[in-house]
Amino acid sequence: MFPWQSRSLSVAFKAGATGLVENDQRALMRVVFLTSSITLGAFGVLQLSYGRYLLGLFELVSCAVLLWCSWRVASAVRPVIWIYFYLLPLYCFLTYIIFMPDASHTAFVWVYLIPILSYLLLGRLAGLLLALPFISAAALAYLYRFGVPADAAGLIDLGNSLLCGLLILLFVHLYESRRALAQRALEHLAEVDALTGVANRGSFQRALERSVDEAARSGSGLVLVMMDVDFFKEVNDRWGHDVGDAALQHICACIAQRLRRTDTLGRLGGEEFGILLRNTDARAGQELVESLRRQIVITPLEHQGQQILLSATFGLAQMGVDGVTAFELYRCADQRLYRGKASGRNQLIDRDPGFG
Ligand SMILES: Nc1nc2c(ncn2[C@@H]2O[C@H](COP(=O)(O)OP(=O)(O)OP(=O)(O)O)[C@@H](O)[C@H]2O)c(=O)[nH]1
Repeated sequence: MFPWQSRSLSVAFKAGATGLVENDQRALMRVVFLTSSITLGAFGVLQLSYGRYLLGLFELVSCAVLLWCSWRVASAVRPVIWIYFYLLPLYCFLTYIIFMPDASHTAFVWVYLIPILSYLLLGRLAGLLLALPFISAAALAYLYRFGVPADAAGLIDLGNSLLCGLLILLFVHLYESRRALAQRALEHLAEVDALTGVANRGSFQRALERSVDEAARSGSGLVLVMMDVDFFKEVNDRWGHDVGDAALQHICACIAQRLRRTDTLGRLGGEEFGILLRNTDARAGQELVESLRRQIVITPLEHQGQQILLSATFGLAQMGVDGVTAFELYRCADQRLYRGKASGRNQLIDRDPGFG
């Protein structure tokens, strides 16, 4: 991991919770609602045909409610609430059927669904916290209902049931931990420029659009800076592509050292970079960029005992003054950057000609 990585990705990189993201949760809940509805409907009909009218009616009503839920969950604002509303009564019911006097001896196998559904829908921690008490309660209910067997065959049956439940819990836990790690690594790769470790073009653009919206809502200052390394082709031609790569990493490290946690540095392509300065006005932005420019000049890249001098040109645009949309800011900063290139390089352009 590069030293500046966590800073520059403070906005773009979202680590933390495991489990499926919201859209996947909705899709999965839809399937879960539908399959539960069909299962309960079938059981409801069976209960009625055995003359268990109360239970049969309850199951048929639940079947209808779940069918409605499968239709509505696609537009749910917070699907996680729907998940708890579904799982809690379901788990209570699954535990309760072990107690039911005339329930089948094998009804307890439904309890094995508890860890699978919990981890799939809620992720590792919340899934474990929800599954553990219900699995423990179901094991106690089983022992209460059937007692501890006195003979070897009964003990083997009990051992099989308990061990199978424990192993399912363990495997699901391991699987979800691995899956969450892999997902986080993928998310990270999708957000980061592989060479420099700063935000890549896509995540920088998203950060810019979010910041413009936030600044428009709150009225806080926002500055967009575009930067292009000067004569970079010469660095490559003279020292080789690897040294050119090292120069880009070096410049990113120089810049990121001076940025705040709320700022974002992104590589837009080749040797062009964008810097987002939040809660900043043009004056403070101009001072910071001047110090970045000087820092790059006075910190040459060391290579095999030689110093490779570097410099960069900057264009700056301020939200509200130079544009009010991400596109306007980008276009303004980009035009100023290229004016800086055309008029000598190694400088910051923060206004249009004729404005002081
Ligand atoms: N080492 C390395 N070089 C790159 C990378 N991406 C782009 N380049 C090189 O960057 C150079 C950019 O050259 P130009 O567009 O002419 O820009 P310049 O030489 O910096 O000239 P000015 O921008 O006008 O100052 C090209 O030689 C590209 O091959 C990269 O990831 N690593």
